[in-house]
Amino acid sequence: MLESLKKKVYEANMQLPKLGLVTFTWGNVSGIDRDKGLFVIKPSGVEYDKLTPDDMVVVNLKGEVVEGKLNPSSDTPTHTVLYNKFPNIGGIVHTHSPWAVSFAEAGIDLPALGTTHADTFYGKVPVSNALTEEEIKTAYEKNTGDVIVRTFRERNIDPEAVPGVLVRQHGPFTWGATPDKAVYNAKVLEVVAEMDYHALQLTRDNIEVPQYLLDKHYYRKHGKNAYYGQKN
Ligand SMILES: O=C(CO)[C@@H](O)[C@H](O)COP(=O)(O)O
Repeated sequence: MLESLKKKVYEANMQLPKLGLVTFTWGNVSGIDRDKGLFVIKPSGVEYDKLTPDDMVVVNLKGEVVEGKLNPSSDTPTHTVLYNKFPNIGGIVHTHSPWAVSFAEAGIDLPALGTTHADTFYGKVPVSNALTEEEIKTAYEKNTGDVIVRTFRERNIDPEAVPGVLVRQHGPFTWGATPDKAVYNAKVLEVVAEMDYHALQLTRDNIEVPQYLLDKHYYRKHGKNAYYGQKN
């Protein structure tokens, strides 16, 4: 089932090592068929160079495996929450890309310091709220999804304008209209995180956030990639 989506999700997963976004088996990509209410995700712990489209696992919106000979990614509960709570997204990426993880571990939001950032993320990319010890012990991956959604709701951030988050002490999740868009946003996030690190170091953190980048007119003209509603 969903052979075409499995191929798309497989190809999106294979972009992660090509773009330098993952080490070993870290990270995963999923994509959803909204009409069927099913999504396809990378199997857990499989090396990218051994992955095939047939290895992809089909999961329903309750997070239950519908088809697949392998176990779904350990992050499947997080993907499940995001597909349920962010109704327009078509693809999700999780990586441990080092520059984005550095900001997640430092607990520092990624500020919009330049157009490279603002053309994809309309405003800062937030670090999520911290999971409580209980949330970590009981259902880490599902609670990660709930904490991401709660962070966006409490900070009044539109996930269509900021298609990504830095999960505190963990790493980035990005999303988009399609798995490919989610991968694009993951790569931009990593590139911008490296740029921001150097800009903040060069200015010893005394850097001005250009207000025009937070202007909706700029975003509407330039932020074409961020708005994941464009399915193509
Ligand atoms: O963050 C983690 C583990 O800490 C996971 O995201 C791994 O990076 C990938 O796990 P699988 O998708 O292979 O289960």
